Amino acid sequence: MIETNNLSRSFRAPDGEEVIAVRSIDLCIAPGETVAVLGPNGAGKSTLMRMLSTLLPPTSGSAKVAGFDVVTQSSMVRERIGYVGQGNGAGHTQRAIDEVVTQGRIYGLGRAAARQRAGELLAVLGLEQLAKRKTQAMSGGQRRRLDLAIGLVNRPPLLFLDEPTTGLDPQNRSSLWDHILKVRQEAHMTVLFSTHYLEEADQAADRIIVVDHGRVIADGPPGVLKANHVGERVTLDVPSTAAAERLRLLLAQMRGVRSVGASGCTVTAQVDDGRSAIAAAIRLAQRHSIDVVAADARFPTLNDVFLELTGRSLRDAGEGSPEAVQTSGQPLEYTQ
Ligand SMILES: Nc1ncnc2c1ncn2[C@@H]1O[C@H](COP(=O)(O)OP(=O)(O)OP(=O)(O)O)[C@@H](O)[C@H]1O
Repeated sequence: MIETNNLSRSFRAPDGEEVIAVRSIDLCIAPGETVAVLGPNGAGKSTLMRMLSTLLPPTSGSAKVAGFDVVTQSSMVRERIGYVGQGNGAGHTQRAIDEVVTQGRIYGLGRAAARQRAGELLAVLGLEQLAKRKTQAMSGGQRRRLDLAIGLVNRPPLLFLDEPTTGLDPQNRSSLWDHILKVRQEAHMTVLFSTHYLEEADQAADRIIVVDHGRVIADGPPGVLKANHVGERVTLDVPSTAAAERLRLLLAQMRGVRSVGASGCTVTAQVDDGRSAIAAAIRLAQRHSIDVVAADARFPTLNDVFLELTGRSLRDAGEGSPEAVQTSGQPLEYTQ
């Protein structure tokens, strides 16, 4: 469905400096996949999606979308894609139904067909009751659903969603995803979306592409990324720093341990399989007369994958805020 070859895009900044937003990306996305593009601010996610949806020409390299070249056959591509940008309903001034009808007419539907399609989409997206409401009088979540309706008018086999849930509260994020996943399943669509919420990517995507500094630095199903880049983590507390150091040396020799470190009275090991490693580690400690006062196995999150891949610490921007308490989908913010 999407194939890119050395796809690149640079910009000339106002000070004359060249900004390389996307660097030589080679991608292959099969029909039916739901793929999340993750990365910090400025990583190149939007630029990549805008090139694939023909909104921005590449500086070099090429891309085929739905079998057509994004530059030389852009109109064929546009007929086959839906694109929901970061606009959050901006620019809509008409009533909800009229916005969708207008889009249908742009795609060449007759008046009656456009009205019928608009009615169907508003119903599917739970906006039926708001059909006659002007978009300015709709909530953020409702406007995002309207954006989605507009993006789906032409029954696209491929849907691009650029940060579809940014700015929504957790409840609206979850509701929007329910709608996206429902239409994806019913229409057997391929979906490529970017997000700053790791949990969304974890739950909705079959595959995750991590972009940093314009390059793809990891690509795979969420479970595979976690297993390959982080592994599971076992933490053991012992009574003294001397005991922790002894245990660290023992664990370093244990099968299935990828790396191990000690800090104070705590020993932490990255392992292939946390469940079996925790039992084996406790037995090993007992054989060497080291008391284990507490033990814990932790499964990796996409947060851990980011830390491992970028080497940068990741800070939850909303830490302590009500939103951070209500959801574990955390906005990303990097600190060097
Ligand atoms: N029109 C432009 N002119 C100059 N630089 C640009 C332009 N568009 C993007 N860039 C630069 O290209 C880089 C990638 O930007 P892009 O918007 O693709 O990142 P992103 O990963 O989508 O970021 P965000 O998560 O903040 O939306 C950034 O350094 C950005 O400043």
